[in-house]
Amino acid sequence: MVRGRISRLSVRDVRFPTSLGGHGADAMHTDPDYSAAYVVIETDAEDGIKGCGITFTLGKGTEVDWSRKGRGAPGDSGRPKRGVGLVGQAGGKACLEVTCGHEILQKGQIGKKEREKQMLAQGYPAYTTSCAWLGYSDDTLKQLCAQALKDGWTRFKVKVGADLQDDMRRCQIIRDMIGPEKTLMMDANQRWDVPEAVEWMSKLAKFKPLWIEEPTSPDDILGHATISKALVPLGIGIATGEQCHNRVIFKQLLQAKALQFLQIDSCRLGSVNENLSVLLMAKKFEIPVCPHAGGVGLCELVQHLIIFDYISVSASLENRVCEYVDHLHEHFKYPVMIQRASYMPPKDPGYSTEMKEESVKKHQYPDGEVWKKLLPAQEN
Ligand SMILES: C[C@H](O)[C@@H](O)[C@@H](O)[C@H](O)C(=O)O
Ligand SMILES: [Mg+2]
Repeated sequence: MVRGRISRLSVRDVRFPTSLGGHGADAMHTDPDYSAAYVVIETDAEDGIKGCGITFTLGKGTEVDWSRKGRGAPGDSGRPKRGVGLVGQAGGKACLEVTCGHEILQKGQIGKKEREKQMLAQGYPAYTTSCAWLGYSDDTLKQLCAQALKDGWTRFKVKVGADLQDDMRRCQIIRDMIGPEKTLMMDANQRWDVPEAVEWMSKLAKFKPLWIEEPTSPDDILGHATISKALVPLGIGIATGEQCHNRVIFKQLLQAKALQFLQIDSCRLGSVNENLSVLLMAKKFEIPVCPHAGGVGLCELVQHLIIFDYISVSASLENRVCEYVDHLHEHFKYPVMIQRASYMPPKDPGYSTEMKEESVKKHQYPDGEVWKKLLPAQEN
């Protein structure tokens, strides 16, 4: 049903100076400024319906530069995190998801009402990455971890991969604080090559991580398979996906038995449809989906996908958990709601992408209030 015509389209470069506090820093991206290309499509429809879209980048990535694709050097934080979410669809024929999709969705009808009720009452389980960015001191790590425990978090992710001694010390701190039972995940953000990943993780195995995330280049599907073969016997799964930009890559990772936890990213996979294909494939291969989130708005978006996955596709919470990062939610009109370390289902219509106009104005790059103050200071 046509309700109106597009009357206006705006694209804005919105950046948050997160690097100033070391937020978001990992072994490859040492000073990210969480940013987004923010697109609003307005219509002349009577009800004023409009569409908002965000593409997450690490700052300079919002200046799309096609000549700088591929794997950057450590510290090359400004690059787009590989590809642009809005340019999402891979060409070619749909994969196996089309044929098996109907069957999976039909099976998903069984018990759907109960799962919906359960989600509304309990929410979808989450883990926190907010305590242990590489940019944080040990004191900050301890303080944030103590607070997270108080707030009821039971699953924690720690950044690793730059320096083994640092990793040993930080993992010891966090394991001591959370105790042996709570869940610890590790994330190397692509830092290692294949043998290095196996060696390094053999040393960190004593901290009992559930998974090592992005142990090597996200393009190295067979490398992931090798790492997975070596680490699964140590009780460590491989998690990856935040840099995978289409369903074909996920299909190959699944076929090669290269991962034990599949991490969709709502922006990277550019479009809800592409995400849905991957959810269906993961179900077919019986691999749990544990979405990547954080950045600007990724939590807001991906909560819709993962709750749908539970209610209509996977019907399971076993080994499943969605990432949560506690930054920048205040800039959204419909921010996520976390209760008892779980995502409570969003009730507002839409995909929770709309940002507050006031925040966009302030953080627009380079002429927003925030950057006008910061840029001269940085130039000196
Ligand atoms: C640069 C970013 O903060 C990443 O470190 C972050 O997305 C991370 O890989 C994650 O899994 O949360
Ligand atoms: Mg990660």
